[in-house]
Amino acid sequence: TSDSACRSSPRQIKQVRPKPPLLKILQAAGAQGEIFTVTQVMHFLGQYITMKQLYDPREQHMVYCSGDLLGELLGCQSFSVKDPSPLYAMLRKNLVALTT
Ligand SMILES: C[C@@H](c1ccc(Cl)cc1)n1cnc(-c2ccccc2)c1-c1c(C(=O)NCCN2CCN(C3CCCCC3)CC2)[nH]c2cc(Cl)ccc12
Repeated sequence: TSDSACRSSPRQIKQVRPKPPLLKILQAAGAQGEIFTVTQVMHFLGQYITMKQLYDPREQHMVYCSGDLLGELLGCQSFSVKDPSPLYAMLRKNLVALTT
């Protein structure tokens, strides 16, 4: 084992501040606070879809979000988790990157 641990400065994990409508969705899924990592945002969005049963029980990769705030944010009635492009477009518009 190397005796001198190299002390490089800890990598700053990218944090983001969701805009109000997205924050409302994350908080509905149990998120606390206002600053998250993108991984946490994805986790809470998954929780939100699951608890509101927006996915199709027969085809679980399909998410039907028309009539839900999520659908308004995404600007679509449904999407497949296999093609998350509408999701990334929504995140780009609704997440503010924290540079500090
Ligand atoms: C790989 C990952 C993913 C992650 C990001 C992307 Cl851009 C695509 C895909 N993923 C794969 N299926 C899902 C999924 C499917 C149906 C219902 C809920 C989630 C997810 C999503 C997760 C998640 O954090 N996934 C962890 C474990 N999931 C497995 C699926 N589980 C559900 C499957 C249907 C039955 C209920 C449980 C929930 C836990 N977060 C998401 C947020 C959104 Cl906006 C859309 C989809 C997901």
